[in-house]
Amino acid sequence: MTQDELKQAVARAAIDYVVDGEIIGVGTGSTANFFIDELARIKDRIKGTVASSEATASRLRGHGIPVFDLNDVTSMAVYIDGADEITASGAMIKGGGAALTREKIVASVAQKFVCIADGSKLVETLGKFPLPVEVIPMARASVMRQLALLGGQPRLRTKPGSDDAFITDNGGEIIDVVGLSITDPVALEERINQIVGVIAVGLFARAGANVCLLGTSEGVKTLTF
Ligand SMILES: O=C(CO)[C@H](O)[C@H](O)COP(=O)(O)O
Repeated sequence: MTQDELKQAVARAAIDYVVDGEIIGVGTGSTANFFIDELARIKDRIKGTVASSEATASRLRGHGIPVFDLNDVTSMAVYIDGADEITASGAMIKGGGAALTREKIVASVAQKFVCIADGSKLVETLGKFPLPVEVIPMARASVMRQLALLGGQPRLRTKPGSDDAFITDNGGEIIDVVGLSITDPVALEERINQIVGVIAVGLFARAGANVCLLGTSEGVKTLTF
């Protein structure tokens, strides 16, 4: 099976976690896009969604699925999203698609986080995938110096084919930290959150996934944490 077929299989399996009549939090990225396309088939069963990025909101609306402002939502049954890396205990690196801050905010409101990922995302130790950190632009250099002290090599994410900084939906910039071997994800998440100028770090460890649907050639495996 191709990676896309594995992503599609977990996206389809995630429909079992959609709660009828409820608001569903929807993540960002290629796996989340497959999920949106599956959700479109059962859109009449749900009240609506909250999107973790402008790209996701636009794909949801394109399918005629209602998208609510998070400020107008008091409860969310489930948040469904992909990951760049996930461990056997449900800690994740996210933010390859630059939506980490809104993903963390929407996930924090949901009762359950269901991660959907192809099998290549399961790792023993987080950190091979560069860790994304969203920052206030004026703090870029000072945050990069602090991140270097933690042992990684911080690199400013740029727009494809340009030296200009990539700008997020929130007006922030992304620093990708290469070369970290993350043995204590909760401690590192807390440490990076303390750096002044950081908006959010793409470590989802203190509040990781509750369920992971992992696409493998033997079928979809369900890990619960
Ligand atoms: O965190 C994310 C976006 O900010 C994505 O969930 C992550 O990058 C995985 O993406 P994909 O499903 O395309 O592999």
